[in-house]
Amino acid sequence: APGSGDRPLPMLNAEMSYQGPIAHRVAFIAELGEELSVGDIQHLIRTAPHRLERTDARVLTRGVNAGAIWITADILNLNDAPVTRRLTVRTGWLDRVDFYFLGNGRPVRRLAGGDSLPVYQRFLGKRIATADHAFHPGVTRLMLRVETADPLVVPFYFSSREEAHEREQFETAFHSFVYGVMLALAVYNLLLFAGLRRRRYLYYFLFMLAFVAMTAAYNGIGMALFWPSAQVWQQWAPPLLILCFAFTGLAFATSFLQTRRRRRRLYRLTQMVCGAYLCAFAACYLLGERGWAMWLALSLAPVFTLLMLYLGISSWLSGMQSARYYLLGTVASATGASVTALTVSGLVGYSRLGYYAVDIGMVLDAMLLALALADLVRRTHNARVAAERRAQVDHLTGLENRRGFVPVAQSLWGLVKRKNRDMCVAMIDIDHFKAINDQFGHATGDRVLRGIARVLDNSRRHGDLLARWGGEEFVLLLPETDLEEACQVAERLRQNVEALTVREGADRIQCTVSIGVANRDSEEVSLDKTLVMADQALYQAKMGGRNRVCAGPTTGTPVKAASA
Ligand SMILES: Nc1nc2c(ncn2[C@@H]2O[C@H](COP(=O)(O)OP(=O)(O)OP(=O)(O)O)[C@@H](O)[C@H]2O)c(=O)[nH]1
Repeated sequence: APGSGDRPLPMLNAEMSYQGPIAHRVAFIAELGEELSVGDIQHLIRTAPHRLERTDARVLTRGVNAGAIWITADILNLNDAPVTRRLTVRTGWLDRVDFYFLGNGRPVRRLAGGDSLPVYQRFLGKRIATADHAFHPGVTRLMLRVETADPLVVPFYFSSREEAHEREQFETAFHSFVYGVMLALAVYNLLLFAGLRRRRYLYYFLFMLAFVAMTAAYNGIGMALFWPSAQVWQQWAPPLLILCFAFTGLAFATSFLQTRRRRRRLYRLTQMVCGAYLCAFAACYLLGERGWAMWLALSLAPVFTLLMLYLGISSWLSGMQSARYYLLGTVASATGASVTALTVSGLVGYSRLGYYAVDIGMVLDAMLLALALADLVRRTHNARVAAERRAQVDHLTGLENRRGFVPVAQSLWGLVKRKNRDMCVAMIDIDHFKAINDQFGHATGDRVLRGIARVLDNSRRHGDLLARWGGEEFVLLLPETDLEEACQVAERLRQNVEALTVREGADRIQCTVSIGVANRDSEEVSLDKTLVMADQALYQAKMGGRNRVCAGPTTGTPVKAASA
């Protein structure tokens, strides 16, 4: 075996297709300063075996800007024929990934990958570093050098090509699903913005788009599909797009939760945090410090999560119901992101679910945020309908007011006119109401008004429309009723009001009303005209001594005079 007599390297079986990442089955050597060569690593294995490290974790993780690391193992093929295996490092953001294969202690092959190379220069032109190698009988030494300014996370797989292919298909299907959901929701909200001109839909669109762009940048899909030879952009895109994701998320949150109006200082704080991060990122860019930029972007993650949660909780506590969906969504994405962070940092055992938890959390978040927007629209709509209804009701008596009365009366009028039926209107006015106000005060006047309204409401026939016309005046619409019948109804109303007594301390207040009734007496007469006629009849009732019912000006005579 090569390097016999040295401390032996871990041995992999070339015929095995290892399940999952295999950091725990290989050894590694960290570059401490200068870049090392294959020869240097061979030398270190022979002369400084203490530099060889091992781990129990399945995924090797070294944090951000950790420099370069070498992974090494001997691969034994006991067969007589070569065995082909596919080696992959499934992190899309690593700058350089170089595979070296050594036979008899000498390099026989080198394959390059990593996102500092244009896609077409990489072996197999894939988004992640991939190498196929035919392992000849005997021992082949593998050396794999990984270098990045981004988080050094190395999920290294050694498997058959079929299994690697199956994994790739799963990843493609998964990414298609996640991006499909996100982009569909994004476009839908862009259309809502185009139609409704509410900024929160635009921010939602940008937030989803930033998520897609950010993940496409760091998992290498963006470069593989859209910018295959833009290496400089690929190096700076992940930290920049992480910041964009956080900024658009906060813009959506503050717009949706109306933070600017409800919590001005919190809004200012959010703006300041974003401004500070943007300046710091610009400084990193000008200094060419990509590692710092990545640190900066990652340090925003907990700040972002806390701010998003705080914005949601404070809005919810201050009574904003739609904030519930928002909070659930934020908890889902924050949980997903934390699980993924714990998984890639090796703190919890590696699993597919753990690795993709951030995407699953974001899909849930996107759907819950869409629900939150819908809920907000529903609540706003209900509030407007309730306000419109309130504007049509008289708050003192609970009867319809003029605004509520007119549209209903107009449509009834049209109906009756088409059928050529009778329709009467009665105007009802309290007699000497001013005197009651003057003697007992306005509050008692209000009680009397309410009492009379209640009596009128209880005395009207089902189907007749009663409203407070204004002041101490009421109007009653009587569909399909001729003048004589209407006067009988009005007379009953008059008598019932006369029988009413309102107590005020030791006093008993009694009131009367005068009523003018008019009929739609020809084809052309409008509702307004009939109201005027009823008003004229009312005037006659007042002139005639009050507490009586008068029919329209066509006759001008009281139908039934009260016994005064
Ligand atoms: N308490 C109370 N008084 C009201 C309200 N709306 C109008 N009024 C009073 O109703 C009185 C109406 O007075 P007038 O128009 O002189 O009529 P009147 O005293 O009823 O006399 P006649 O109609 O001629 O019988 C005024 O004093 C108004 O202030 C109300 O909502 N509450």
